Amino acid sequence: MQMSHIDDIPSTPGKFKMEKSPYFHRLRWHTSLAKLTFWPIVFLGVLFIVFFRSPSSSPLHSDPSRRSLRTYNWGGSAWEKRVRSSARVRSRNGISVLVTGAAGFVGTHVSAALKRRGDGVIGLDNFNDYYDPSLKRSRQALLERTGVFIVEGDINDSALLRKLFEVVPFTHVMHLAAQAGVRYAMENPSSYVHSNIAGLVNLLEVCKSANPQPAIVWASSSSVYGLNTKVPFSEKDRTDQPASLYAATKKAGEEIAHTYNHIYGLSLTGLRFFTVYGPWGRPDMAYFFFTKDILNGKSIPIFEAANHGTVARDFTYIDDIVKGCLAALDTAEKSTGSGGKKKRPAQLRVFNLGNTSPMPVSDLVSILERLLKVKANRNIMRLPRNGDVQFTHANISYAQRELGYKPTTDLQTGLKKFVRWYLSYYSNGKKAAE
Ligand SMILES: O=C(O)[C@H]1O[C@H](OP(=O)(O)OP(=O)(O)OC[C@H]2O[C@@H](n3ccc(=O)[nH]c3=O)[C@H](O)[C@@H]2O)[C@H](O)[C@@H](O)[C@@H]1O
Repeated sequence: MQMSHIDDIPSTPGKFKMEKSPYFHRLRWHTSLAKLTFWPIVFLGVLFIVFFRSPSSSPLHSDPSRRSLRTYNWGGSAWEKRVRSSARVRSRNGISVLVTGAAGFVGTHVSAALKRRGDGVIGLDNFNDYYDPSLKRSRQALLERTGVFIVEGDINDSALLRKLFEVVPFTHVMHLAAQAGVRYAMENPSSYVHSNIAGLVNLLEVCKSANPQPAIVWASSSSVYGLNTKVPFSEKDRTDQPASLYAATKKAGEEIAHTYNHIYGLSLTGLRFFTVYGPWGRPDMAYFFFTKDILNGKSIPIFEAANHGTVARDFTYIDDIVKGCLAALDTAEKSTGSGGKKKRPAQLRVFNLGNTSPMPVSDLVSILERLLKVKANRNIMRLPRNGDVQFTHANISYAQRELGYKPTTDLQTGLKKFVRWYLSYYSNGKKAAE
């Protein structure tokens, strides 16, 4: 079989075999080398222009493991002015908070709530395309109207983080930037390591060296309970059997938090969110794409466990989660280190933020059918082995005691608000749910 010239290139120089006289061979090698190097150089040039000159159009977006290659514009006096103004505390006893993942679902709601009560807020977000970035841009526009500036950048960028702490001595960090989604972890495992592990460590490194050190509240996940069968899930239960890489990275985050608390005196509070839903939500989540697919007459896959076992979630409404986040910030004690050294023990907490009322996924679909006035085309299928667990159920007594956390929104009420938002957001003519 004739081989193309590309196939002739030795994989390693040591494997290059001489067939004719050395002179003839060298000549051929030189001409083909010239040919072979020309196109790669052109290609690299084009790559450089596309990726580094116009990051917003970069196809690298679709490969989240390489998101760190994106460049973001930050810095300069106008930028610093915007950062300072957004971070200005406007109420007595207010706090100044760096919210990572501010263009995300929970991040947007928390940022808006903090700003409303007079706290200083700076958002940080890399606007990646894990899901429709235009939704993130709409959330950004919403926050801009309330006076919150979102800095575009990645939590893996230490220079940017250090700069932010140089401009604003943040009292608190609300760390919500993450690679979310349970099932996507099988498709793109490295994006979870990049954001949930490397990004977290990078952020904690900068926080531990900041002066003063901020108190940090961050998003863990109900998924850390994994294969735990003891219900309701209590913070004391075992969390060493994650069912997905996503859960494993969140669990790793909890252990990393322990280390930074132990060595550097960082005050750290992890919040285990239970399937948060509501207006401005995430399109990759079931309640969101079920709504879209029901409206489009598409069939929706509803998972069930073995022997027609019910799959259920402790769906928690966004406003309840926001209250829990703010209470966690308000009760966070100061970090105790300085100059990168711990002075005395610091606070380390983990709370469940759930609804304590698990609902079968099929009931969620029935509520959506009623609200949308459209019958769903149900495709009942066996829970795939891709990271999902059969049920979640939060014991929230610890959060109740320490944070005064008390969820008040049932699934019916919360979904009604979501559907109202969904219909108005996507019926504005220009947008279509992707
Ligand atoms: O609680 C959490 O910590 C997690 O909650 C959600 O994860 P999940 O509960 O899997 O949320 P969905 O993807 O919206 O799934 C909700 C339910 O619908 C079911 N489902 C999902 C997709 C589908 O096609 N069909 C289906 O029946 C799932 O099995 C699950 O029981 C979030 O996506 C995670 O980022 C978050 O960390």
